[in-house]
Amino acid sequence: MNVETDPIVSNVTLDDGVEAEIASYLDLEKPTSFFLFAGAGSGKTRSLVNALKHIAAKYRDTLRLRARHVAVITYTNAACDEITRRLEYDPLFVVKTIHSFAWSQVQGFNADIREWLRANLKAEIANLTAEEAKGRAGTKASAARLASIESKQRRLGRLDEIKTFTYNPNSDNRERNALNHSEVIKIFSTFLLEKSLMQRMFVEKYPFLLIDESQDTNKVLIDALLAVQQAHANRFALGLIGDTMQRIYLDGKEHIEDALPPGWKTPQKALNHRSPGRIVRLINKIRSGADEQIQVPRDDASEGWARLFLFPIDTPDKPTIEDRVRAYMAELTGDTGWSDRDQCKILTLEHHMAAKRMGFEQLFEAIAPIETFRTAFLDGSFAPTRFFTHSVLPLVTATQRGDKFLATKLIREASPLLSKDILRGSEKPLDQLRTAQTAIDSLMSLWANGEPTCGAVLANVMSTNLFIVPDGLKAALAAVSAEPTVSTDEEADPVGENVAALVALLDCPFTMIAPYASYVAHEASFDTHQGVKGLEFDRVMVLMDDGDARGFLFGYDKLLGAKELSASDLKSAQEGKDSSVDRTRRLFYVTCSRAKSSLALVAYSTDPGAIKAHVIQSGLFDEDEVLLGLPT
Ligand SMILES: Nc1ncnc2c1ncn2[C@@H]1O[C@H](COP(=O)(O)OP(=O)(O)OP(=O)(O)O)[C@@H](O)[C@H]1O
Repeated sequence: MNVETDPIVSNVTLDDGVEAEIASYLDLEKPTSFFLFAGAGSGKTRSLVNALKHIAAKYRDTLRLRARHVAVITYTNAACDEITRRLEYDPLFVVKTIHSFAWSQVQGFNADIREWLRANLKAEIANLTAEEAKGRAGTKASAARLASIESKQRRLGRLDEIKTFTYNPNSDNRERNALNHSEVIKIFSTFLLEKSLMQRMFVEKYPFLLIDESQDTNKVLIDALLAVQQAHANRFALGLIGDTMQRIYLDGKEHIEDALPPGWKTPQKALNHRSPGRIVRLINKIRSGADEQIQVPRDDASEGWARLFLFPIDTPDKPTIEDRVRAYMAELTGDTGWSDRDQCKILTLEHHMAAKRMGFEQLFEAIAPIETFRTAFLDGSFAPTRFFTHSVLPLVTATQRGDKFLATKLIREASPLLSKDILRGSEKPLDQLRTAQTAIDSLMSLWANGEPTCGAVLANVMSTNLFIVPDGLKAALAAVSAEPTVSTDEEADPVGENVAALVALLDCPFTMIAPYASYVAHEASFDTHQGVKGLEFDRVMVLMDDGDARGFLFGYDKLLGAKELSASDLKSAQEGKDSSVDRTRRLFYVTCSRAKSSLALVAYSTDPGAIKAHVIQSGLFDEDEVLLGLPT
């Protein structure tokens, strides 16, 4: 075979030119910022690694001479490890998650951090005080506000005692001098924008910054980085890698592609290396509702399978139906892997369904509707629920199992009753241990009369000081504990939605904490789009159940055509805002595009017939790919 003269017989090298294009932007003399537009399975990680290898090959010595580095921000620790490994642990690259990168840049600026916190706390207290002046004294809302003001004032009062601020991206940051996760991002973004010296030092240290999964990177930070890039366009290049169709977190920047400053390049990749032909056509069609990006499958890809199974919403025993769907898929595809649940990836489009099936629906309904809580609640980092999942639950479980050793270890690590300062200052450390044991006994006594509520657990822990309680929970408990006042006052000054949500959380039985904890730790038998970001699986089954979803956030029935769009959906569309249909489309795209060989979609709907007609008419599926029920 003559490589030079033979005609190209395959498309598998279609996107190879993109890597050279990106390499040309990564020029120290004339850096060019870019946003790599590329859909699912297009090999964005490979492009990222190749871009970095190019920089190392061309500029290693030049960069090293001036102690400069190349920064890479990834979404998860796992992605960080993977990229670092592929770069063979090259010290030229600083590969970090967003929080740890932000912290690495501001750590040590203690005086500046203190002033930022002081201003921030003062502003928050001023807001709460103004609200209090407008509200009614003695109400639950007032009790919650006063508790928040008190916590903030206490923190403000102690600021000057703190010499060194700390932060750990992977833990709860319970110490007094610790910053929380969102503070770290805000501080870094503010410093970048407002401190010109920091900006100059930053671009000097990192002439190139590449961000993976940029569609989900915190928008405050992206905006700050775009401003830095504009101010130093001839010395600094920002490379954003991502897929706008895979934006699943609400704090990511919407329409990032429209916000790119002048001079940016937008290289594109068209080949899908992951999925078979049928699935690439399906995800193209799903995507066509949002943008014009079209992918092509590799020439050597197989055709694969995609099937949609539709059942009535009130179908009894859904898990058995889903087992039968897998059996059907095994027969259809000849792939026995479908017969084994563990060899299939079962995804849900929305969390509500998982919450219902796993038994923490009430907890989900309390917190998830609140937009500012949702992301953290669903990834397990929300401080009020983390208090229950990471402080209380492990201790209760260990004690109930009779594992005294573990219980003591947990308390030593996390309880303020046994903090180093307390033990050092105590003349009789044994007394402290006794106090801690009494606090544990008091907590466990709550189970004597059946399962306690989260509120009862919280009140007990507050009274013994067994664990540090997050401020939000203190405010909620203050609201719950406030003596009832005149109802007209309560009506005139109701608690805000955040406090109301936390009050609803306190009403939940504590039994809901364990299944919720295992769900957010991805230990449950089903996973969601968030857990499978960036991953791929041979067989994917996607479960959709609007009856379980209650529709406050998702509406695949609308996406698939069983329901009309609501007035607010139409209004959002007109205003170019994200609607529930847009969100659902993206989740649908992320989940379907994980499949490497075959895909089974299972939907429970109030109107399976309408969905069937719609998906065929819209070209998502062919008639023989949609099954109303299972053949007997
Ligand atoms: N040039 C290539 N040749 C062959 N296989 C490739 C190539 N690029 C990527 N792949 C393979 O295609 C699959 C998808 O790649 P990767 O996960 O990097 O895509 P991605 O763009 O990050 O996808 P997503 O956004 O869906 O997570 C992987 O199995 C990867 O090994």
